[in-house]
Amino acid sequence: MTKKQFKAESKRLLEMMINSIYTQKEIFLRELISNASDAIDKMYYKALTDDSITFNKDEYYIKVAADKDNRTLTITDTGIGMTKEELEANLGTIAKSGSLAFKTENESQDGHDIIGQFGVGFYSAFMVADQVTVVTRSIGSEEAFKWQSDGAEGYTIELAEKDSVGTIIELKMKESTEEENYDEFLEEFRLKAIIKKYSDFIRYPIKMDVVERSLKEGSDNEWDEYTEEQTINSMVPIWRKNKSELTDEDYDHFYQEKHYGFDKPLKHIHISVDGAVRYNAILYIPENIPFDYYSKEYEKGLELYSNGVLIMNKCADLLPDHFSFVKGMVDSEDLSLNISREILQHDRQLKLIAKNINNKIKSGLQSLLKDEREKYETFYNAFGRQLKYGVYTDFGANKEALQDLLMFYSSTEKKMVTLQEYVSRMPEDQKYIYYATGESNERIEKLPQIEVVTDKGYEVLYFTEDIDEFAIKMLQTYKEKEFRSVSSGDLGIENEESNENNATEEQSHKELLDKMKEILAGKVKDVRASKRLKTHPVCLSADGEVTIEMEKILQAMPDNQNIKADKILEINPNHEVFLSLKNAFASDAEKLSLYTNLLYNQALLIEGLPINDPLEFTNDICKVMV
Ligand SMILES: Nc1ncnc2c1ncn2[C@@H]1O[C@H](COP(=O)(O)OP(=O)(O)OP(=O)(O)O)[C@@H](O)[C@H]1O
Repeated sequence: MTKKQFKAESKRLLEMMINSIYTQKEIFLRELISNASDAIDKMYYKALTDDSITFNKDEYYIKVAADKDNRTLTITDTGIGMTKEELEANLGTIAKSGSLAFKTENESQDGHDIIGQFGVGFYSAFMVADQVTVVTRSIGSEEAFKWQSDGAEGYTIELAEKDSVGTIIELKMKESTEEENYDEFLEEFRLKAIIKKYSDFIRYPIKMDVVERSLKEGSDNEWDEYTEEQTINSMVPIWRKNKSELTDEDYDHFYQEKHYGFDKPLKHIHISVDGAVRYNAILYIPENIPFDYYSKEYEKGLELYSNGVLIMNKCADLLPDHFSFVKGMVDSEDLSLNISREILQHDRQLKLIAKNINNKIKSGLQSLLKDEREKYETFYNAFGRQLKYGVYTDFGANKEALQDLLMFYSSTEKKMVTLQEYVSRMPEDQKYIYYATGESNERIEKLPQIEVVTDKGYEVLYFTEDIDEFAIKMLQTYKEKEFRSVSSGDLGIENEESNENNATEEQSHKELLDKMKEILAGKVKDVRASKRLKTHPVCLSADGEVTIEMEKILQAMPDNQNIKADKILEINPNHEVFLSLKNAFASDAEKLSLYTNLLYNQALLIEGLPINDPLEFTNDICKVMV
């Protein structure tokens, strides 16, 4: 028996391979099982063209068996096997893939796509084993051969005994060290978990002898242990099944089984695409928000399978940020994998899939909104904020796509409404889409500024989340209607007559208002006679781009740059208080100053802004009382 040497480059490659290609040792099992599955697929192909071979599916399986005493793990398959030449070519030359060659010769048919392509997966066995022995007998051959290697030193090939066609791969597991535990790969539960994780949808049964317990006859606490051969993998992935075969329960069950969430999903989207890039996907809109969803710890992404084999647990590139709540998986035969199957080599196909998925999620949400409103509102309660972030970020690149998914509470409907619903109800004379901002619906309802709009019978949308106004500023318009805050200077409501009235009124009060402005120097940009106040004496509004609500949000940010709104104190000239102001202006400068400060602080309170000096404010109230 002669010992043959790996070629020098191969030796380096093997070392590199063992130590650096894979980040997780457990994938060796995925690689060996994929090889076994490829070997069975090749039998299937052969049977298509060779009448002497019948492919009886029941005879084809993969078996995984651990022997703790001898520290061996064996993977047996009833696939096509290898001749001596093939052993030499495929396992003696690193990066030579018999499978790739087979694939090129036999163009893929009816989805039986072979997994191997790089010719390195087999060697991942050396990450966990000191020695690997392959006993194999090829179809059509009477002889069997044994290939053996203890890693970088080379390999031997000799004649061997084997009754049936197929391959047995035996790994002599490494001894555990302080840093590395190899014993775990001999444990039944661990092997089952690895098979389930990566190879659950291999088309052939992956069997294991599993120890089960049953109650001894006539006893209620004594157990009999027995060994039973069980199939560990599910084989047919649910996503390859026909939608019409599947029930809602099947989809819910898959969601739970995959631990996508503890809730019951609100909706599933099952996609099968057979176009420029072929893929299957099952996506879910969850009902509940994950506890870490709005934190940095939350990782978005979909499970990514290549031809039924798990490649990535969370492929972030498949989901845009605004749909980061979506759970599920994608399986494609068309991905260009890199050598470790951990990252993708080219992302062209992935980009195509991601784009397609983005559209499907959007239309899925639209149909939920249209057909199952209550469910959509549950979804929106949990994840609506993310959609609004989506409108705002990337300079509004996605605003058109997302605007019809937005909802806000309506002053007239007393429930959440879409922008489309709002606009469809707008009376002809209404110029703008009105909104009001505040901490809660109850608080917004009481804002003095809102009165003039609601009195006119117009609907007002309530913005209670920080992001709302930013998102709307990014949208600018919806169906050519501009958004307008009820606090804005021009509400587009007053008729010309009242505008004229206001102008004369403004003029007649000019001296008083100027004086008040002087008293509030540095605090407000201007003091004006209000056009919008009806029953309330005072309110604050903002001039320019930064609104009062925005000021609050910007001030609360860690890198706050002290951006402030240009505040206008509006006084209701028809309120009794105005008369008191006029009288004070005429006779008592100190009183005017007292009243002006009081009104200013009241306006701050109404807006939910902090008062600079609460003590002075309460003292001022006392002064009025005594
Ligand atoms: N169980 C097996 N039965 C038959 N042939 C096998 C078996 N395992 C490996 N081979 C042969 O050895 C070759 C090399 O296997 P290896 O796992 O290194 O690479 P691969 O599967 O071709 O590609 P990849 O690196 O993408 O997994 C395979 O292409 C196949 O021809």
